[in-house]
Amino acid sequence: MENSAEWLEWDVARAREWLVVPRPGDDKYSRGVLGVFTGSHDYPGAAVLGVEAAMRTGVGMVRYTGPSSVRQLVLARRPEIVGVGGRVQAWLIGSGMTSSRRTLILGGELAQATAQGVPTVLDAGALDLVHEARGSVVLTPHYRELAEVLAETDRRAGHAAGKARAEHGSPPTAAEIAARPALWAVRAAEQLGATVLLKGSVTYIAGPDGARFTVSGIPSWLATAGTGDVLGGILGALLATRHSTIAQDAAAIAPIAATAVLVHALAARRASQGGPIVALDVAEAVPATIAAMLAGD
Ligand SMILES: NC(=O)C1=CN([C@@H]2O[C@H](COP(=O)(O)OP(=O)(O)OC[C@H]3O[C@@H](n4cnc5c(N)ncnc54)[C@H](OP(=O)(O)O)[C@@H]3O)[C@@H](O)[C@H]2O)[C@@H](O)CC1
Ligand SMILES: Nc1ncnc2c1ncn2[C@@H]1O[C@H](COP(=O)(O)OP(=O)(O)O)[C@@H](O)[C@H]1O
Repeated sequence: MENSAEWLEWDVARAREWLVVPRPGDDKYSRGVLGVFTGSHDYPGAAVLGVEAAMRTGVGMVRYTGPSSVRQLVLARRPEIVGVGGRVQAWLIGSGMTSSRRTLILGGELAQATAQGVPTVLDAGALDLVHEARGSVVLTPHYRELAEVLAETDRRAGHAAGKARAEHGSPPTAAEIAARPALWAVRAAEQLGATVLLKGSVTYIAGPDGARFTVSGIPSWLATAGTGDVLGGILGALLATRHSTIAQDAAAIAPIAATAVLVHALAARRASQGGPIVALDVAEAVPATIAAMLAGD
């Protein structure tokens, strides 16, 4: 690992401080509402998985405002969701979307969501919206996706007088990111001014403010379709429940992101018990995982 002294391995004791337990005075709004804009005609399942995971993480409400055909599937699995827009405390955007088709279908509505200034998770087909988003952003790329984001960033900035090229060199390939994930997570966070959660068997969380966290020991059974969509839901829910902390100090974003990765990894371990899992198993294991974390197990 690059500069391993700078990286703090996240653990249950630290994560527990970022989990919010509802109090007697709470209601669904005070607990936090997550807006979710995910899924597409081609990838509706990603929306179902992310919403399931968010609700299992313990958020006050999920407002799902993605494509209406996808909304029917999400509702069939989770009738608790609210399918109309309204105030939210955090956004999860982009899982199950592709940037090329996204603009045709959803451009205006997405722009509105990213402009609201609440903490926002940008995943998969919305990663490039980091250039337009207001407020605190967490990007959740895998290696290929980070290579694409950095290439797009380079195109934009490089055309503005070659400044980014001079400062950062040519954008990396996915193979180069895989070879040095710690380095590229940090560079991306600095270059994009966002928290970068770079997924992999070791997941790196780098904040633009210098935060550096790792989560290791993630079960490799997680290398199966849709588990990244589940992670997005967990993260979105934790951001919504911690919205007032983030409003006071945006540095809270990185530890919350690390907590989401740890919850995801521990839920995978609980669901797996050493055997294969599917993404929905991970989402379903989240409540017992959080209970065990709160109990100090
Ligand atoms: N249930 C759902 O709704 C799910 C929805 N999902 C959603 O899907 C969207 C796309 O996300 P992603 O990460 O899968 O795609 P992406 O980064 O474009 O990588 C494509 C690369 O993979 C490669 N490749 C393809 N097949 C290969 C093979 N057999 N063996 C080897 N390589 C293979 C391919 O290479 P090529 O075939 O071009 O050589 C290309 O390089 C995203 O929105 C996500 O949220 C997922 O979460 C899954 C569950
Ligand atoms: N070999 C592995 N070992 C442990 N965890 C992995 C491994 N490969 C992938 N993961 C984890 O699985 C998830 C996959 O996410 P992602 O690549 O976005 O897939 P998808 O788009 O299918 O949801 C991430 O949380 C990643 O950290």
